[in-house]
Amino acid sequence: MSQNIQISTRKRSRANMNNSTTTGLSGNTSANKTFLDNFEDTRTNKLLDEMFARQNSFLTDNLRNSLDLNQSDNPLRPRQHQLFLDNENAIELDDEPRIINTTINNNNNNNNSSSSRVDEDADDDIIFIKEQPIQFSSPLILPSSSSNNTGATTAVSNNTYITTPKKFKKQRTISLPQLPLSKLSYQSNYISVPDQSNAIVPRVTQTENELLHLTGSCAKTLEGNKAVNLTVAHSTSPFYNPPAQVAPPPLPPPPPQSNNLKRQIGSSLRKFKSNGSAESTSSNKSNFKTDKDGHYVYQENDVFGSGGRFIVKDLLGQGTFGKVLKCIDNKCEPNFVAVKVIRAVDRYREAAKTELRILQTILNNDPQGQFQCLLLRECFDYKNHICLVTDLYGRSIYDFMCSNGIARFPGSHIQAIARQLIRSVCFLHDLGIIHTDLKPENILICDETHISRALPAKTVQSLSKRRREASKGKRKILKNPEIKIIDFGSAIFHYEYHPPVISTRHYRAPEIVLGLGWSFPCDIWSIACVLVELIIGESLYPIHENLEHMAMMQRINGTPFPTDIVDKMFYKSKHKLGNSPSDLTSTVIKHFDRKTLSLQWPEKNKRGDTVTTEKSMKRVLQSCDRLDIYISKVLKQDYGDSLSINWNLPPEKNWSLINSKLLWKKQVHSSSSSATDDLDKETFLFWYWFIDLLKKMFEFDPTKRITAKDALDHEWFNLGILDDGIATYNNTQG
Ligand SMILES: Nc1ncnc2c1ncn2[C@@H]1O[C@H](COP(=O)(O)OP(=O)(O)OP(=O)(O)O)[C@@H](O)[C@H]1O
Repeated sequence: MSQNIQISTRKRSRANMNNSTTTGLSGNTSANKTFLDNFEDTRTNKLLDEMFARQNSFLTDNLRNSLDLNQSDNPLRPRQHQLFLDNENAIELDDEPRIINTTINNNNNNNNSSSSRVDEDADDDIIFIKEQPIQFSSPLILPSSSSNNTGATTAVSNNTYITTPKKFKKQRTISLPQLPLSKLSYQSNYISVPDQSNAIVPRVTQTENELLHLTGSCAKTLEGNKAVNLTVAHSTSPFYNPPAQVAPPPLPPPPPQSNNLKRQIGSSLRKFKSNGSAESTSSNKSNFKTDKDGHYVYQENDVFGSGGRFIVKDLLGQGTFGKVLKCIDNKCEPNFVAVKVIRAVDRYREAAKTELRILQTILNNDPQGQFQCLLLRECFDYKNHICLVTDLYGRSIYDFMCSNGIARFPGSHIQAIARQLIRSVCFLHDLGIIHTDLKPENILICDETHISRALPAKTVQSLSKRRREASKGKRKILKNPEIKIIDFGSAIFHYEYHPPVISTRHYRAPEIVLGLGWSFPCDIWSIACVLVELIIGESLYPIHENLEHMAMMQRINGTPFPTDIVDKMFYKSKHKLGNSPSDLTSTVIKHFDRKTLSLQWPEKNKRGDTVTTEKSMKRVLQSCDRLDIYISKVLKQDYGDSLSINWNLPPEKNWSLINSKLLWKKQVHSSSSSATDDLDKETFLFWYWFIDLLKKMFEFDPTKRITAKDALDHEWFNLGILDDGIATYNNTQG
């Protein structure tokens, strides 16, 4: 990746941007244009000007409100008289609001460790201030929100849920580019409570110019100044099928689509509830067969559904709950859909009803599919099989990785996928939904279009036979890493019965393994596992049993389990609190010392001999490492040996150590032709903050683990990277 980067000395200034007269952003950029040039076009400037104006007015209003709110008798008084920034910095409020136009020194070749110092004189970068709506605390709030003209949301209901402190987030323009998907914003000014509210509250959608400044500019160019066209992400469902009109169009004109569809699904649900087998009038020609386990027997060109509406074309997937089929829908355009045919077994039919309720809640709250969740288009009952009709997407991330010569994703794609996943889960959590089974298999790629690059023969030889054949010796890079989350079959509302064990083993959070009880934070742990998988190209926890899993968790976190949660585990088990996994004592509790509360690994028998197998020891001690060290090892393949990230060091300190190594290497190699590491501070910071976010997501104690909402505000999402993912984004040349 990094070999493709050339360093240019151009420096971006605001003045440059405003004087630019180049042509449209979305058009083809000429071969010798830089990122900077792309950014300097008239349309961009116009939109940026508008954005400045809007932000200025936002800021003015918000600051005014903020000051009002600071009156001591105001119940909505914010905590501090400050603008809150992401991390360490907080800007004191002036009386007069203003756009803060200041500089962050981002000179890549700057060896001075104080290079992130704010410098008033230079004009290299701008800090944007943007209003961040405050998330309400409880997902169970009735819809009585209103927006005032400052954009600040207030609501009064049984529970007052928004205190609207004027929280601002630092959003500076980035020196390295980001994919627009990495900047999708999240607005939580909606509410819908299942079974209590039928209202669909319109959600604020993101406009093009809100995303525009986030597409990035860069002081560098890709090799050969390859054109990079970062268009705006819309993130709506790409294959939106309007719901079919089952009956002839009624008069007067039908209500809006989403209401229409909701009613359709609602009535299907009622039917399931009433008799459990409300079979549609099916076509006599159907060959549709069910085996003894209640599974539909797949046959190409089978016809099913009312009036022979669906023609089966392919088997997309098979799970415990049934089969997912690619079908032609004779009543919709474009007419390919995915139909999940649930097993004709009462247990699975019941489970499907829970899935339906979850899907319906998602649909009610996101009818446009902006939040990366699978949208239910229709559902019906056919020969005792509940059928869920959804949009058709591409392969799962897991399948894509398996068929790729290099399974790892570029950093820009990891960031874009992370943003979408966390945002989507934030949306689900606000609705009170816990997914519980987030894993690469349940994340689908919207559009599989990609470019392929032949790998060097040496790399191809090192691949496993299966991967070599599947990849044909090529590395694939997606043009657009937009994703959708699927499989809500195990998802539950937070107030419902929680089974003791959830999640696929590799993505299972420690509180589930320790039988402590679980809630929203378990999804965050699973996402962290997925993100690490995207960068290392394989599962972080390739384990099958509890002891090795726990030993590996400690190894990866670099710390033992906190004693208070181990203590809690003993207490819960002693007092039989909650419903614990049936094997908790034999596979978990017995491995902890009751006095020291520490995990006894490697395992020893009564005589003191180690009984943990050599293979297991190797898996824990050799194959993995503390996460920052482990990821650094992988990154070294792209950036050279100097990239050692240490999450215990502050970023500046960490960078100055790396930088001295880089300088030393340069001196040593100055007379020879051998290559030195290709690493700059911004690239380092991108990975440093990525690892920092992971650390917070891998917090052992679920009550201290970062929430989805806070994760969206993490510093990493302000940083960009120049890599193959950026170069490939929407690249039509292939
Ligand atoms: N809308 C879709 N578009 C394309 N493929 C899909 C779609 N929905 C599901 N699939 C494919 O079908 C597979 C199984 O789907 P899903 O996970 O919903 O079923 P499941 O029975 O719950 O599976 P499991 O038991 O593994 O959890 C997915 O991994 C995916 O490959």
